[in-house]
Amino acid sequence: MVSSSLFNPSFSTLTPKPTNPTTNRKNRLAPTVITCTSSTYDSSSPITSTNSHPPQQSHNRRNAEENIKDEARRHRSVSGSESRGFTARYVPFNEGFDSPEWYSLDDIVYRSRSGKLLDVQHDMEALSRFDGAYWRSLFDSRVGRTAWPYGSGVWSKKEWVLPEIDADDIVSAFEGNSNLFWAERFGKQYLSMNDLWVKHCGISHTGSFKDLGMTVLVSQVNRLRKLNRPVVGVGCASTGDTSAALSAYCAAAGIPSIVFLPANKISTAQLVQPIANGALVLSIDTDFDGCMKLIREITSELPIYLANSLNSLRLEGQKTAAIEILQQFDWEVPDWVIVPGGNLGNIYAFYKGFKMCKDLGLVDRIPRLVCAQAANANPLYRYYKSGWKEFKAVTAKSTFASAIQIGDPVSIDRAVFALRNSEGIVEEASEEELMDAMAQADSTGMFICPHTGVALTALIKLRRSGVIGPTDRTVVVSTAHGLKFTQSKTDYHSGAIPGMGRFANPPVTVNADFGSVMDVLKGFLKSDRLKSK
Ligand SMILES: Cc1ncc(COP(=O)(O)O)c(C=O)c1O
Ligand SMILES: N[C@@H](CCOP(=O)(O)O)C(=O)O
Repeated sequence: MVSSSLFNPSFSTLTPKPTNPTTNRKNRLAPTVITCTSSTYDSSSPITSTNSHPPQQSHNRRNAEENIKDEARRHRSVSGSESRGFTARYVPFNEGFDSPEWYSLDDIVYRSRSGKLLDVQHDMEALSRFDGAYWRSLFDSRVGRTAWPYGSGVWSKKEWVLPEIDADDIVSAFEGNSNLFWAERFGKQYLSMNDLWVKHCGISHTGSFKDLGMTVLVSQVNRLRKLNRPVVGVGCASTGDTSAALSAYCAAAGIPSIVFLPANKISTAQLVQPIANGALVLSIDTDFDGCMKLIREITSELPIYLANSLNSLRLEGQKTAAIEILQQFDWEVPDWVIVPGGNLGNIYAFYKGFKMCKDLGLVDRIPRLVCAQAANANPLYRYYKSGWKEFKAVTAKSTFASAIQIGDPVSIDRAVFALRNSEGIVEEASEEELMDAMAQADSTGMFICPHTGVALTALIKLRRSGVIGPTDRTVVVSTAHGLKFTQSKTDYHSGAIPGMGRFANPPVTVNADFGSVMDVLKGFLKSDRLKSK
């Protein structure tokens, strides 16, 4: 007989609800000592006991036939329902959980009655029955495990994401838990910074942060289909990453996917991802904004579920990257977080994750946010520069940061809200600046995408102007894997891009004989490249 205590929280030491969470590295308080003893429990039981158990292994399969989903189901049958009063619903953007207009997450709805964006709002009263220390401990206890579904960085925060979904319906590749990389050399050499970090959201299942949102959206679709809701497939417009994530998660769940791609505007690596995953791929002779308009029209006519971030479900998954950053800093709050922006869902998702942690007492402040855009696709930057007076969509021009070549972002209102409430800043990067920043970062051991080059350019500018200080703890969000963008990197280093290549490192072609190789190496040994930096 399995004891239900294994799957419910128990604490070896209990401290009162903390008034000052440990959030400021420069003025750190003594940590609250609360030790969780199980990694797999749900959050259903209040903190009531001080009895202590030895740490439990998450895996205790009953027999060889039992898989991790079976095991999790067995645990749930002992510990009871997972949601225990936690609930979430759609409300019009910028309205609270108690808004008179609201929709169940099982409804198929993307806009409010008046055409506004929607937002997923959680019952914060129910969540705040548990204090910040409880949530920190719960989330920490799930990291690095493989218990279904908590092995995922997204689902390890299930109560804050989709509290009511049955774990059996979840479609997950154990996404999230991405590396927070200390950019020691880049920070020191180029910026005189000692506390610069890169959150590698692109080192993930399909190579971008979109996995974080897509696991949530496709899981909910899986549930809707089981509830016999009219969803024959899932569709998106994409600049290459949303389509990759959508097609992979749908393929894993056996759900048809349809992707609208702007013809000749995404990298080969991104194009081949949905093809390989069996999506219906439409290559359309327009730009991303044209594809977005079409998919919105199509999804209002056909029983195809919309997977772009206009659908606020996506942002529930993406917000967990913010929670993860705090967790990786042992719940200390960084000073700055810099995010490249295109359709502008992600900057709001980061704000939402940080804000929830503050509102539920896990930390006592939120970082300042910076949104970075390519100058060739900069409607948010222009809006910001106008003092938020006038928003005008633009026709986005071609940019090496092709995944953010977006002129009419659907989440413009969400982005403005996030920036205004976080003392935020918007910066832009020219094509040369973003490619140089990418090359500089790569030369210090990273292999980033051009969009991360945009974010690094913003950092370089804010550092030069003194807005960001040398000891400010700063996180740059890297949004996609550099391997998706080898063509632009190759072109940069081989000098194929006119007027560019300050940091190019072209390969040396050399004859296959000892003398020729020696000549090259002697030149290299005398060169400046060997001077230590
Ligand atoms: C690699 C990459 N970086 C950044 C972004 C911008 O994210 P958002 O559209 O949420 O602003 C996108 C997609 O738009 C992307 O694919
Ligand atoms: N960069 C995105 C553009 C669409 O963004 P979404 O978050 O609204 O899906 C992509 O990769 O397609």
